[in-house]
Amino acid sequence: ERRRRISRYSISKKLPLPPSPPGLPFIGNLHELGSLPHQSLSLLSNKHGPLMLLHLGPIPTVVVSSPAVAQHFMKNHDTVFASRPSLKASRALSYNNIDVAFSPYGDCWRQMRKISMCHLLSAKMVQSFASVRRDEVAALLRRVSDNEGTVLCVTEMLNELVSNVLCRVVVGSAMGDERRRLISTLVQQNSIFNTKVFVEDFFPRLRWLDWILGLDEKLKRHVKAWDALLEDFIQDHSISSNDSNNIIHPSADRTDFIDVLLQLQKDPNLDFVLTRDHIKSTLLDMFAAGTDTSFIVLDWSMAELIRNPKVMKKVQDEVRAVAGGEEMINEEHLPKMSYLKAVVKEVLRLHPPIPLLLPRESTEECQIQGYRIPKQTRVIVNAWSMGRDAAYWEDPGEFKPERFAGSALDFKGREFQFIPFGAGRRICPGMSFAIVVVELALANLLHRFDWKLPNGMVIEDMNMEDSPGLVALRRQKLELIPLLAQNIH
Ligand code: HEM
Repeated sequence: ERRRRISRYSISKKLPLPPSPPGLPFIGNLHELGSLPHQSLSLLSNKHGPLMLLHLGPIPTVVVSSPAVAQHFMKNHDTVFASRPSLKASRALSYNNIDVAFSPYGDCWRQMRKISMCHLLSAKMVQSFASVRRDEVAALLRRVSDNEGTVLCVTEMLNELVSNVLCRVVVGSAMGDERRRLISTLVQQNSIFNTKVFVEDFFPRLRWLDWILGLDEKLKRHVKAWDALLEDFIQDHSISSNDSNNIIHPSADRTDFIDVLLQLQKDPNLDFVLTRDHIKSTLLDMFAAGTDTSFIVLDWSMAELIRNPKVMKKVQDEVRAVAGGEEMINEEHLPKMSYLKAVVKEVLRLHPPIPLLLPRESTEECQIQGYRIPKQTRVIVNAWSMGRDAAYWEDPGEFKPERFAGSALDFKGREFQFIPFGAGRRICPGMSFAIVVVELALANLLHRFDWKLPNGMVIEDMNMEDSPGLVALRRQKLELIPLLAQNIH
């Protein structure tokens, strides 16, 4: 066994490392990331290839930019690359990496992933929240109706919809505007913190610089605000569920995530200790991973449809035909809306909400396409770039949902040119949860209303650039005028 290990080691040592762009002393290639790393890295990989090695400070980081290479990392050698690096912001926000999204590959992750998949985001749970989605979409439609003919900030409205759904699913009840806004702000700040360059992540011995720059204090305050909020939720919840006088509990006919986690904590069959911190880290993950991502898909969908009036007409025709004069689209209508589904896929291809997915890290040395990938190499997969790869997509920059018509191509992690939810062991467990909210909301907004740009604005004025951060929201807020569709009363 020892001989075998030694010989494997010596063979791999002879292999070259992947090609690297030249770096600067000390900071290596850090300066190449820019404010929109998915775009800068895409340009860099055009020069250095789909498997390139960067040095972010002293940290070796492999950047994967083609579906063929991604398949090696996320399928053939998935176990080697199923871990996550421990970064300062995510560590602080995940109660020291004990959540699902940021924990290293190992027993803790396995347990937390099982809880998420089997108890929180299972098909049965997603189905059980159908009435929450229906109520919240109905409330959204009422709000739009009330503002018919006036300029409406669609971005804010969609953000509100998704965070209302998430709040009710996680906490079990609707939330006051102030709290909901606080959650939205915290979620948005998470995205910024998760891509902020902390000196400690690259030069641990210079961690005092983060303190001097005031970054430590900001992060501490942010984490404290989350913790206070989550503690409140858990405490309110324990009180209200023990209070027999509390007859009108909004979740009386459903269990919400806090319920499930508090029940599991007491379950004698659970083979590990589910602490308060595990619960808080899971709740934080659900808010953070669930809100921004789904609402970003809705926001880009509305923006692309406005820019592409023929697609808008076609999808409205489909939605209205399937609805058959009914006032509201329900979830049973959705399987019949194949063009709407193609629109959502096309949005996910061009605008994956997490364009670089979540970073991975290798737990062993590995050989890929003749290159040596050392242990503890960080891995960034550029899903944004792969969704626009001309070798896989015809007219990759064009918004053409037809490319998905009659095609089995899906986002479930099997076809590597299209992996907005990632792939392999760490694929997003919230995929079905997200898709049904997106499809239901979009179908209803298109069914009930026609949408126009505010007076004086033309399609060419729309800024289709991304904003910086872990998630890529459209830089410009979307403002539109809703008009009640003619045949709806
Ligand atoms: C359109 C919406 C969404 C998109 C595009 C998305 C995308 C992603 C991506 C790219 C990853 C990383 C996958 C990887 O490393 O291969 C991820 C992980 C994750 N997502 Fe989502 N997500 C969405 C919605 C949601 C929702 C609604 C939830 C829960 C309510 C959720 C919960 C998670 C969790 C817990 C992880 C971590 C999984 C792990 O590390 O094992 N996501 N998501």
